[in-house]
Amino acid sequence: MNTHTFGISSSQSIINNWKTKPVINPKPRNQFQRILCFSSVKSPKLSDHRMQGFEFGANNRKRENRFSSKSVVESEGSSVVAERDSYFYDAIVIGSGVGGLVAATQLAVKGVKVLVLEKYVIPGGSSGFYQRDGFTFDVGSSVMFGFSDKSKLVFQLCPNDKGGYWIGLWLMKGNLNLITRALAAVGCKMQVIPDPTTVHFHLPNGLSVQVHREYSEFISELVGKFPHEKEGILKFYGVCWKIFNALNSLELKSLEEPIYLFGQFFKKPVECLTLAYYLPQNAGDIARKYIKDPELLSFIDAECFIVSTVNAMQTPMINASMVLCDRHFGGINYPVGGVGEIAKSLAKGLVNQGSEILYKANATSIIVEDGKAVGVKLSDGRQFYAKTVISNATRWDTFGKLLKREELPEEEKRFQKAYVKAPSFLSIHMGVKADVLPPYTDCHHFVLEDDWKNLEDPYGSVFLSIPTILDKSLAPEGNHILHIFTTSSIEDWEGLSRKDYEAKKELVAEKLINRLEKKLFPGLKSSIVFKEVGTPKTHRRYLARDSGTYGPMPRTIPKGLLGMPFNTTAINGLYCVGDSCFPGQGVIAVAFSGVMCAHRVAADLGFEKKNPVLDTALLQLLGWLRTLA
Ligand SMILES: NC(=O)c1ccc[n+]([C@@H]2O[C@H](COP(=O)([O-])OP(=O)(O)OC[C@H]3O[C@@H](n4cnc5c(N)ncnc54)[C@H](O)[C@@H]3O)[C@@H](O)[C@H]2O)c1
Ligand SMILES: CC(C)=CCC/C(C)=C/C=C/C(C)=C/C=C/C(C)=C/C=C/C=C(C)/C=C/C=C(C)/C=C/C=C(\C)CCC=C(C)C
Repeated sequence: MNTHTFGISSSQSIINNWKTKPVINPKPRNQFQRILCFSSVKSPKLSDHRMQGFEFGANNRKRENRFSSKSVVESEGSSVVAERDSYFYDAIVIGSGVGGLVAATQLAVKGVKVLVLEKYVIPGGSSGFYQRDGFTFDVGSSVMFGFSDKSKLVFQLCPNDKGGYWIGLWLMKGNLNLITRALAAVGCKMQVIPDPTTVHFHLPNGLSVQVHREYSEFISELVGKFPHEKEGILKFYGVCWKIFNALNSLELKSLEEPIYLFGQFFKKPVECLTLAYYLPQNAGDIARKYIKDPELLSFIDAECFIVSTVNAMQTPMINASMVLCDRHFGGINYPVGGVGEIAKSLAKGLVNQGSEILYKANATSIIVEDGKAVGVKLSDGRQFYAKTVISNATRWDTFGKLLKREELPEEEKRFQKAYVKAPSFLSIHMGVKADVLPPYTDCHHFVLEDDWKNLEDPYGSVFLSIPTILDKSLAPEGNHILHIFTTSSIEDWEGLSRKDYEAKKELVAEKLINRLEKKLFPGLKSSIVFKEVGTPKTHRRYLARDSGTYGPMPRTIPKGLLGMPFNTTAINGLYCVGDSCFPGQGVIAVAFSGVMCAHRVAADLGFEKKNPVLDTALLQLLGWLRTLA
């Protein structure tokens, strides 16, 4: 085997080798062979690795993790010549959602040897795709933040402390285009299509608001609907810009790594103090400082709900600012070929960096020895070992299923006390005849027809994405894709017979389609050429997310982002990445979580600077801060 060929094929060929030339009851003579014996042998101990020359730390950065061995494996009564490559990784990532892939690629470019284990047949998780009858459907959201590639001259009216304004004008390059950056890190650049309107809101009392790409156009439209609240609107969105600009100016790395964090405070004290000030605050409180009109406050709730599945009072101000400004700063950009292309490119980039991804690899447990995570066991019995394990599964899946422990660590108990699983989605992927859409239809819509009270209720509001407005190549000629989704809980779909389940899917889908037919597209029903309905059970099954959840949702009013856990966990060597880590749900949010996780793991592996004394102090401080949330 060519030792320079990595990737799915190389991993799979090893596994196939084992299938075709089984070693009977192997008694490995040395550690390298033990690692090879995937399932039936005891896992390696750290002390053993050291004895074999596996030194951890900066001095060992360039050493090869892959060992070729031609050796005689002796077993009772038989000896078999085994020519195999032995593997031992720096990091194993469970799951190839954007969170997992960004963590993996960021590590790989630092020279870390990574293995990604993905349960499904393609990468991406919620940001994956599937194809049917010539249509390419995005599994989840089609609204991509953090996907721009340009500097911008920013001109803003900002409120000052004395109730007046100051005018800001500056050229910003920005660090928040995290998806673009993650791709660039592994040498990928994708063609994107700018979306002129982030979302078109269709709200109670006939309130219709288009969120234009240009900030000034959006503000004029909103002020046009609420002229008496002009000042409040400018002040609220002005605070959002203040936070966004602070975020955008920082180099974004792990907030759990003290050398970086203190360095940022030293270089950008005002920006860091701004972020520290807003970290425990929520968007609803800030909005109420400046805005009094209840309908406008409900609009701000809807603005937050579409990205956090909760109202503004429960949405951290930093997260709200991030999305409410990035859509005007870098703008929303759609990748040519569909959202799935992002994960495909990252996975390809990962392999090009010499790391690996293995599909149909369903992790069933994280192997812990002497209190340290040392490997992962798959449902087919294979075992893989590494110095660190990163879980891109949700924290509920990681601590409830992958770790076979009776007692939840205190930190996780606190997390589960503060956050509950957000509901899942009922989603309809449809192909329709193109002529059912009126000219100039926007790509994304949010519909809540009658009563603001229904905003957060299951099936209350409807999300609609029509990605073919931007990229026609996703559907056969003369057709469009409609992705309709609404919040729905798993409890609603359990305990039904197959027949009742199918009937309920049809019924719920029909109601949603009727609503859109009435509100937006007359004749919608008769224009359908393809329809597939997914429930929370579908999300659970294909995305391996407990209850099909969309991510964590605060149980009560949170202290902004203060209570969100970062990437380290109570288990030595185990890290989490994805939407149940800081800063939460969203593709760009999980990309940031991936960047943070990779930085912390790289420091722990000796690929980045680290100071153990400061580490302990900062991790304790952050743990204590979370107890205040
Ligand atoms: N309908 C939607 O719009 C929708 C739904 C859900 C999530 N999302 C978005 O995606 C974000 C989540 O991204 P993420 O990176 O955190 O996670 P993700 O759910 O996208 O990816 C996790 C990946 O891990 C894999 N996985 C999970 N358990 C595994 C196991 N035991 N063994 C092997 N593989 C396993 C899954 O197959 C999946 O590919 C959310 O915050 C949200 O914004 C969107
Ligand atoms: C550490 C301490 C304590 C302190 C210090 C201070 C500081 C320095 C701080 C800092 C901080 C930071 C850096 C932070 C960061 C953050 C971030 C980046 C965030 C982000 C976020 C994001 C988000 C949230 C996003 C989201 C999104 C989403 C979810 C989306 C979605 C979408 C959808 C669903 C679609 C819709 C559709 C329709 C309408 C159709």
